[in-house]
Formats: sequence, structure tokens, C-alpha cells
Amino acid sequence: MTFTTDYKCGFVTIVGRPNVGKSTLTNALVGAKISIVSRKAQTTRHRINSVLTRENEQFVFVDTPGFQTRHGGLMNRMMNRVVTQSLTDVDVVLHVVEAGKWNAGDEQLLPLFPKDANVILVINKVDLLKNKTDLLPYIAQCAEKYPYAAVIPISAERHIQLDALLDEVAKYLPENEPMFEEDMITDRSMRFIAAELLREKIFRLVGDELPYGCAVMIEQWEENEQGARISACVLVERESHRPILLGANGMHMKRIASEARQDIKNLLDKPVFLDVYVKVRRGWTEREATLRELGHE
Ligand SMILES: Nc1nc2c(ncn2[C@@H]2O[C@H](COP(=O)(O)OP(=O)(O)OP(=O)(O)O)[C@@H](O)[C@H]2O)c(=O)[nH]1
Repeated sequence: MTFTTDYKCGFVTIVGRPNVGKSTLTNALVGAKISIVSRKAQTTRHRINSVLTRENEQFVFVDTPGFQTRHGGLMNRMMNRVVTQSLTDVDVVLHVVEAGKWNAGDEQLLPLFPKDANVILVINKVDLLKNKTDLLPYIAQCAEKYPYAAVIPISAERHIQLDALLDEVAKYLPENEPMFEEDMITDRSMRFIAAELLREKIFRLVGDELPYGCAVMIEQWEENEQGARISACVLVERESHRPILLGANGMHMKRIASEARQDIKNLLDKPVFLDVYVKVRRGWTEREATLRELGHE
């Protein structure tokens, strides 16, 4: 890639309480769900989620799992540790909140921000505000909570003000050569992305009914020019969760597998045979070994 001498490149992490729109924002910024995956091993200091390359800047988004405050289990403690790690040593932190709302979940993140961090407050879902004049007092109220470097109201879903947000972030990126090839969007392995796609489908269809959630492991992955044969296992906590996932006559599972297969097929651009089965593993959310196996650090 040709780049100017004053090219900027740096790490950006997106944090916020659950449901504020972090994933929607990442997807909207990077522009495609996940289209190109490099298998090149990376030795960066963070787990990279995605990369956005512009003419004068490259934004490297650092992954954070949702910051959980409601449940105290080992899984959440481990996830919160990763959040804290992912806030250290980054160039910009985007703290995402929901327009007009500020609660304990938003507040609890503030002490985790490193002292010298450039934290930008991103007020998402402004499209939901009935009265736009409510925004100014809300901004003033948030600005009292923390010395944010900037405040940008956006709508991730409607793609409102995303360029303004990127321009603001760019101000805080250090001068650096790009770290990644310009067509690269993520360095996550295909296996991981496939597992995430499957987990997303499950969450969408039966997420509300699965009290402990579930985990997905790709157990087998055979791929050649003609296609891919993938076998995935969904781990649930209790025997009683199995019928929730399967649904009447296995209809839920059929739909989950078929939607995930379609996404993986689009990703790999070749035919995919996907076999999904359910395994009950009691206490998986409490077992450190299982969590590591599933990619939590
Ligand atoms: N109206 C509106 N809805 C949005 C916007 N951005 C996200 N949403 C919705 O908010 C919900 C949560 O979005 P996510 O992107 O999954 O939120 P998240 O912060 O990644 O959630 P966790 O993974 O639980 O931490 C989804 O239903 C989105 O469609 C927005 O700008 N406007």
C-alpha cells in the first residue's frame, strides 16, 4: 500500500454496557459484516476485532466482550478482566451510551478508563429521541460525569454521523504506518467467526429462553476447493435447555443451522455442509478450562 508520511494508525476500543449498540457500531464502521479474513498470524498487543482503512488513517478496533455487571460468575469475572485489559494501551476509547439514558452500567465503566486515555463519548440511537432538544441537556449531564475528549451523537443503525465520529477519532491516532493490509477487515480465524455466526443465530431465536446462554465449539472443519464440511457443538448448562434449542420437531435448530450455514457459505464463497449438535455440559460457565477452550482469556 502507498501511504503518506503523516499516515495515522492506532488502536481503538469500543466499550459500553450491554445493548447500547457496540456491535452495530463496529459493523457500521467497518462497512461489511466480516468479509475478508487474513490467516496471517498477528503479534499485536491486543485481540483485534476489525480494521478500517481510510486514505489517511487506519483504525484498528480492539475486541472487548460485553461488560457484565449483573452476574458474578467466573465467566463474567474473566470477561471483565479482558475489558480492563483492552482499555489499557489503546489510543482512543469509545464509550457508547444510549441517548437519554444513563444508568449504573454506564457509570461502572468510568473508573476503568486509564488516566491518560482519550475517551470519546458516543451517544448512540439518537434516532429514537422524540425531542431532539433533549440532546443538549443530556450531553451537558454526561460531560459532568467524566472529562471526555469529545462527545459525538450518532445512530449506528441509521449510519448517522459516523464519518464525524471517525474524523474525531482520527485526531487522537498517533502517526504510524498502517499495521494491516488495506483490504483486511479482521484477523480472526474462520472457525471463530463461524462459531460466532452460529451463536448469533441461537441468541436471536432462543436467547431469551436460555438463562445461562450457550457456547459454540467448532469440532470439525474440513475444507477444500469444492466446499467445507463443518461440525459444531452447542454447549448448554442443563438437560432442560436442550428442548429449548431444538424446538418442536427440531424446528428451531433447523432454522438456526440453516441461517448459519447460509452466512458461512457467503463468507467462504463455496458450498457448506454444517452439522450442529447439542451437548449438555453442566457448569461450563464456571469451568476455566472450558472457557479458555472457547477463546475467553
Ligand atoms: N434505533 C436504534 N437501534 C439501534 C441503534 N444501534 C443499535 N441498535 C439496536 O440496539 C440493539 C443492541 O445492539 P447491539 O449492537 O447488539 O448492542 P451491543 O452493545 O453490542 O450489545 P451486547 O453485545 O449485549 O454488549 C439491537 O437491537 C440494535 O438493532 C441505533 O442507532 N438506533
